[in-house]
Amino acid sequence: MEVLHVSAECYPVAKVGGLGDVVGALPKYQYQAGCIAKVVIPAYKSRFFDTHEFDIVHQAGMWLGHQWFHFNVWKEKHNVLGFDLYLLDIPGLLDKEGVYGHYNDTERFLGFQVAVLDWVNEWQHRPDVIHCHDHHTGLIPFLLSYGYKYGRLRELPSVLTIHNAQYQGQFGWDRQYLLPSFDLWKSGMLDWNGAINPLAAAIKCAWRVTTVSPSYMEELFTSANGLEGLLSHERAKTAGILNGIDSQVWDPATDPMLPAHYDINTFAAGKEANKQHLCHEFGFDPALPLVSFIGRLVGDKGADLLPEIIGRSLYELPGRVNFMVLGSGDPHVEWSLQQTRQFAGHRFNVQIGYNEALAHRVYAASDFLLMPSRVEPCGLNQLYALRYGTVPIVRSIGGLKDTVTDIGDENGFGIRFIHAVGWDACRAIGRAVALYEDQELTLQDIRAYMMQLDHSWDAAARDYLKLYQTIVI
Ligand SMILES: Nc1ncnc2c1ncn2[C@@H]1O[C@H](COP(=O)(O)OP(=O)(O)O[C@H]2O[C@H](CO)[C@@H](O)[C@H](O)[C@H]2O)[C@@H](O)[C@H]1O
Repeated sequence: MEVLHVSAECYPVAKVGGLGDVVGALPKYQYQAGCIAKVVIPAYKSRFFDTHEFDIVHQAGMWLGHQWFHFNVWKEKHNVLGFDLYLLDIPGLLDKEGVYGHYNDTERFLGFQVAVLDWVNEWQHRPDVIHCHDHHTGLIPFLLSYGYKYGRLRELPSVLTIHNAQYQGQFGWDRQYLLPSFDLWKSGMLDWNGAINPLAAAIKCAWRVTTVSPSYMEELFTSANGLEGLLSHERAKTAGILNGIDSQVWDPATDPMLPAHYDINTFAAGKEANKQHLCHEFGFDPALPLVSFIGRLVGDKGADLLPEIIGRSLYELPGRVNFMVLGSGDPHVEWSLQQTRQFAGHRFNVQIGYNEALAHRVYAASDFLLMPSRVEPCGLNQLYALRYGTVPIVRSIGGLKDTVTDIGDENGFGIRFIHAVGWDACRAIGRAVALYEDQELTLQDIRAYMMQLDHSWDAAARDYLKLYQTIVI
């Protein structure tokens, strides 16, 4: 079995969020399960590209609308990531720093998809499956079926994984000229609500559609940012496969970013040492429970609720809890958090920005990890928290529901709340503080229990292989 993953992100080359983590780990586990897994992402300007050795394996040119672009495909020489990594370099289009947020993102990802298909079209053999991730690669299943120049690839099965259906990559029909010519009778396959919608097109054209947890799959049939009807219609080809984590990268016993290492037998002392270190750095009292949030500061993650949750908890639980936030996103949320910091003194600290090493240290040092998400397709943060002995406090939604059991239930190890509103999250934090203060022994038992849970990619890698087998001709 040979699969080609096409994605906008892949850790550690380019990561903005969870998509990068998944595409950096799943192929490695697929490789270990006996599948030839290849990954192609855009060659952004990155440290990884500059500091690793690559060979050019393909050079060609293509039209994107009226503009001609030259492109190169680079292959990483030493298989350092545990799978075959290809970077697609389009000088003048993709060779910029940063993954998203450029004025011409539509053209950039369109150019990427066309170049990937032009390249695959030239292979001596065909991969068995092409696996697309999110809307940035959503036009590929359509072009495989109806693009005139890809006739040779017509029978190539495609899989779409939806990591977040809120983002769909729509653009107007006035930019149809950017696409390579296709069977115009099939234009309807591209359309959703009068625009070209890459995510909708992929849901219509991919042979299988998956998302990253079973509960989120169910939620999508009733709430998918306008695509719920389409997903219900295509229900027969959908599946929810729960994400895993790369347990080699995320291992508190070996994590090079941590000041102190620990495992299931030494977590009490190990977590304490990490907490002392972080509390010293950010001015917290290490005797108090530390509740942290890590992530994109956007509405889907409930980040706009954080100032209220933190302010109210500090008022209701005076001198009994510390809060730490690491993230970036909506400027208004960033500003509100900075404001909250003004009056919260040394009980709250916020770091605006993206900092991978600090994120690892926060997972290890915190007692609790807060996720008040409005939408959470899977969520990786709670899985990292479990691995690092940090109790997740999560809203009962999507993948959070599938991975966190409340301490009130049998074998429970987390704290769940129902509503994405300040008071409900504060009540959950109250339960967390009570757990920390009154039942120190129980907290240690809970930590020991959750650290032994297996959330590695092994099971999901096998599930994806089974799914591929259903469509490989
Ligand atoms: N400021 C910061 N500094 C350092 N690290 C930061 C950071 N902000 C975020 N991160 C890291 O980025 C990752 C975020 O993972 P999520 O699962 O929350 O991703 P996201 O919502 O982007 O992805 C979508 O795709 C993933 C993968 O399928 C789904 O789990 C998820 O529900 C869905 O919304 C974690 O590794 C986290 O530590």
